[in-house]
Amino acid sequence: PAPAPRPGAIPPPDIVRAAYAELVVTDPAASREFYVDLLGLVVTHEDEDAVYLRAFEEYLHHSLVLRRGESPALAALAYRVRSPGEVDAAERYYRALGVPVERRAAGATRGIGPAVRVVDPLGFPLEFFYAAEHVPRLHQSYDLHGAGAIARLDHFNIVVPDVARAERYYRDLGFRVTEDIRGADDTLYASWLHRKDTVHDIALTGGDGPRLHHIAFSTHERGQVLHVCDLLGARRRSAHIERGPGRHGVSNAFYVYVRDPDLHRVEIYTTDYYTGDPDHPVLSWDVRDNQRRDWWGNPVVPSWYAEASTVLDLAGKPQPVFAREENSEAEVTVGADGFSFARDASPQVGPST
Ligand SMILES: O=S(=O)(O)c1ccc(O)c(O)c1
Ligand SMILES: [Fe+2]
Repeated sequence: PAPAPRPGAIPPPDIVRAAYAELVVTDPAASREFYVDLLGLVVTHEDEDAVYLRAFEEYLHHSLVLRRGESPALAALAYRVRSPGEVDAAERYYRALGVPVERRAAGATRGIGPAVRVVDPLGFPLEFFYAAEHVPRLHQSYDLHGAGAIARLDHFNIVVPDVARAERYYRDLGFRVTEDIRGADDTLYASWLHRKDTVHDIALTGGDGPRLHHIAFSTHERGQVLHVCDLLGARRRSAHIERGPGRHGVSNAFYVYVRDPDLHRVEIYTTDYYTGDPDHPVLSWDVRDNQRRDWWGNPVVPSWYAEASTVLDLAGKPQPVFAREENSEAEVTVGADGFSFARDASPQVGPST
């Protein structure tokens, strides 16, 4: 048999962006009510198995699939690649990594063309696709936009025990680091990496994993994030709000986190910044800086560090979760970041490339 190719000998697929997530939900009607009636996503298609939802700017079939199942879990995080040939490149790349790889025919997921699904080396179910059914882009259907006006899916955030290892894996996939959180002992607590020209398509949160921390949708304005909060209040559904609204330190985005009926975490996020130049400098934060996760110094609620969704393998079986061995961020910062560590005026910028 031919010798296994050296790691790095097989080029990674050319990933364009984080495109959609497939979540398993236990009560599709309750989930539909949350994502459509409360958050304002648009139904592209629904049947007895699944609901296919999209944000207003999305012209591919969906940004989110809610599939009925026994217990809540992540079934897939899907990345769009640049051409049909890059789906084959994904297959070659992951077969060379020796992980489970499954070719999927067009239509295996409604609206999605030929695809490859893998369980990646971090234990996450990923999909790579190019072809997808085009549906009307509703970016100017202001008559349909709730004031929440969720424009597009922006990023995935995953919980991994070893952030440095996960960062190496994503950099090998062609992602570039934009920001990270480090300790004085150089422990890496979190990292943000991108393919599209914003702060991230994927974020790595140190903790017991593999687990899904959140999926994030973006709006165009802060007011739309605030409207989501006001609407939840008006419907007496404020219990869905977990953290925020607020302004992030990392990414500079304005945000709120909500929990869906299965406790999957969703972030509504807006106004991060452009990251497209080749010499984009990494911005590194000190884990003791209590403005890193909220620019106003508001504490991070403990559930935000502790809770996350189970992820499945390609057969739909929950993946085993491994404990993080390095320091936990929630323990390193006093309580819920309540102490007054004050960073000097200029942010701590990492070495420019
Ligand atoms: O809380 S952080 O400021 O670190 C943060 C930054 C960007 C995100 O998308 C996020 O979920 C969390
Ligand atoms: Fe996020």
